[in-house]
Amino acid sequence: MSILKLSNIHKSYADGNNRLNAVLKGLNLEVEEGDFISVKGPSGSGKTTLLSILGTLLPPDEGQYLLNGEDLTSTNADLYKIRNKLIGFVFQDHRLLPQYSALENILLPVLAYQSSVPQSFIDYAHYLMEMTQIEHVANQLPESLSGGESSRVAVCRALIMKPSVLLADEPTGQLDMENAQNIVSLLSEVNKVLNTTVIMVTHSDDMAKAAKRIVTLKNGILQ
Ligand SMILES: Nc1ncnc2c1ncn2[C@@H]1O[C@H](COP(=O)(O)OP(=O)(O)OP(=O)(O)O)[C@@H](O)[C@H]1O
Repeated sequence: MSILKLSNIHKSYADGNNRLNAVLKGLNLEVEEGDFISVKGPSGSGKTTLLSILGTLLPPDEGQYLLNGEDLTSTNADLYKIRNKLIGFVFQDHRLLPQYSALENILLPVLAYQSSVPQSFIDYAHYLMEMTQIEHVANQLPESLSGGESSRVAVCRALIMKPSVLLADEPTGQLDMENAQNIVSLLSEVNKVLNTTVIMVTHSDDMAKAAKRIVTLKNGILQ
């Protein structure tokens, strides 16, 4: 079953002289539930733009985006709610909040809707920390975590709401080879064990190979 479908997506940005620079030019993408896709492409080809549209952080100028059968390009879509419930994000720079422990960072998305965290989410956070082997740093602040541990906290935080789709923008970009491979293996495991659909942008051919399918963004479309 297809979990998301982009049809004829166009996106342009205005440059400094108010001329439009077309980045996505009629892009199509259909992703099956439980798939793991790597998106490659030259620098500036629009990979982050594509991920931002998939994450509903950026509206396309033209085209249709269906997620779980819902048309997110319709004006009625409640994008904030959809983003929080259906989409998990992992960024290259982790974006952990420095004043909160690893466990509290993981639980932050839960607090978008309620003032306290139900026990079921705390239990699930511990399950995710065990799965990602960071249980021992649960009460530590981000400043005391290694790069690999911070990445794993970021993956747990992206998974806490049990999203249908996990979007990862260069998740291994700041890591050494060994930690980078660990994170990609972890994304594979998440994909297999939790059946979360994963879409990962990467520059690395080695990392891209972990995915079930590799697509390349070039000249504004996927090839
Ligand atoms: N907010 C913006 N305003 C104007 N131009 C932008 C904006 N965001 C991106 N661009 C331009 O759009 C093009 C695509 O950018 P994008 O970041 O999506 O590419 P990318 O493939 O992710 O690049 P990289 O691999 O270098 O991170 C680039 O030419 C970039 O300069």
